[in-house]
Order: sequence, then structure tokens, then C-alpha cells
Amino acid sequence: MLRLEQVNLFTRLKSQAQSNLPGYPILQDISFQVFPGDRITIVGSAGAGKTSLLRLINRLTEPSSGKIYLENQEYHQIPVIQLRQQVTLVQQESKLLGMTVGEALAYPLILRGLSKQQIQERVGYWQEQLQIPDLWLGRTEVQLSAGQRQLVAIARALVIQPKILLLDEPNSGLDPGKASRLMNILTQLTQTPTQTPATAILMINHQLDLAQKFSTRLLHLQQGQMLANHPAPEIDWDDLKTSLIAAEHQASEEWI
Ligand SMILES: Nc1ncnc2c1ncn2[C@@H]1O[C@H](COP(=O)(O)OP(=O)(O)OP(=O)(O)O)[C@@H](O)[C@H]1O
Repeated sequence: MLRLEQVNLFTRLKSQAQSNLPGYPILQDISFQVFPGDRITIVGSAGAGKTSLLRLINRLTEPSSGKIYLENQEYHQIPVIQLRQQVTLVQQESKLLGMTVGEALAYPLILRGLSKQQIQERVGYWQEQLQIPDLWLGRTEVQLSAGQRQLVAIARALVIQPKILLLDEPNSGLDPGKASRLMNILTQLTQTPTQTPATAILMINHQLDLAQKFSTRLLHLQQGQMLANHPAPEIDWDDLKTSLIAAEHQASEEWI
């Protein structure tokens, strides 16, 4: 359903902006495919390019070269709003844009012309799944904890029923019980779909124990390059942990 072909992303330093210098690489020669029902975990040390990759797929940035296709349609041929209804990103610091939780959950469905009853049913379903109490509905984001905000942001993406859900460290603000429950709900979403084709999920996740249970496939980025793209059963998770710790160590030494 999604295909990246030899995608490169270069950035320019401010001092280079007026020059013809190519800038430095953030992502290099990235190619992979996403199929319905996939649960893909993206790992890599700090600065490896994980968030940049999700932003490219959500079209918040444009590739410097290479192509991205959704259902065989080149990204440029799809209006951005239409694309983001199908490929939805939950960023780490999602905002409710001044709305209350109730308004933020209903708003994307109002835009799609759903009836009041349909909206209540859809929002109610995800509220129950993610254990979002009615008490929160009148609150704004400043009245929520980081973990509560995170759950609301995920619920807001799920009510849209996107074809592809992009999650940037969705567990970061959640306690272990809630994190594990979320992973189960997301797994269920891809296995017993409420829509056809089944939703695919791409998730950045540093918690390898959760990733191991969750993933059907793993993408390992290192310094903007695809180090590995393997089905989860083929991964040696202990080896992966060792290599990520080593890369993290090297990256922090380079920063000193
Ligand atoms: N807007 C930007 N302008 C210039 N460089 C950027 C920009 N965004 C990211 N970068 C650089 O691109 C590289 C990849 O960053 P990215 O945020 O994608 O990494 P990451 O793997 O998500 O890291 P982390 O785990 O720390 O969130 C880094 O070297 C970063 O400094």
C-alpha cells in the first residue's frame, strides 16, 4: 500500500541556504514497502533519522530525491489533506490546538460529514478502548498529563481510521500497564480490522521488549541509512539491543 523508492533527504545549514552546496544527508537511499496489517517498528540511535522518516511519509517534508507511492499513486499526485487522512502521524508532542478533548476527538469526523450519532459511536468506541474517561472530555491539553495527552492524540488518529498509522514513540509518557494495553489494542486493530484493507502501523519504539511482541517487521536505521529491514521472527533481539547500545554510545561520544 506504501512504497518508498531510493528516497534521499538532505538538509542545508542556514549558512548554506543561499549557496549550491548540497547540505548534509539525513536519510540516504531508503527503499521499503508497507503492506496492509503490517506492524513495523523503527529503531535506531538518536539522530539516526527515525522521526525524519515518519515526517517524510506524512509529507511534512519532501524528499530531496526518490519517490513515495500510496496505492501506486505518486505522493505529489495526492492532495496533502487527502493524503494525511489516509496516512496519519501522531507526533511526540501532539497539540489539541486549543480545543477540549471532546472537541478534538469529534472535529476530524465533523469535517468528514459524519452524523452526530456516528461521531458519538466512533469516539465512544475508541474512548472505551483507550480508557479515556468522560471526565477528560471537557479538559484542554494544559489540564492533561503528558501520558493523558498522548492517549488522546492516539485516539484522535484512530477515530479517522487511517490506512497507515505513524506513531513516534507512543509509549513514552505511559506507565507499563497502559503501554502494554496500547500495544495490544494496536495489534488487534491490524489483526481484526474494522476496515479493508487492514490498517498498517509504523512505530518508533525504544522499548524493545514491547517491540518484540508487537512487530511483524523491523527497520533499523543508522546514520540515515537502512541497516536492516527484516521480518520480526528473523531478528536476534539480544543482538539488536547490544548493537543499539553500542551505536548510542558512539553517537554520544561523537557529540562530545
Ligand atoms: N529540521 C531540521 N533541520 C536540520 N537538521 C535536522 C532537522 N531535523 C532533523 N535534523 C537532523 O537530522 C538527523 C536525524 O534526525 P531525526 O530527528 O530524524 O532522528 P531520530 O532518529 O528521530 O532521533 P531521536 O531518537 O533522537 O529522536 C539528525 O542529525 C538531526 O540533527
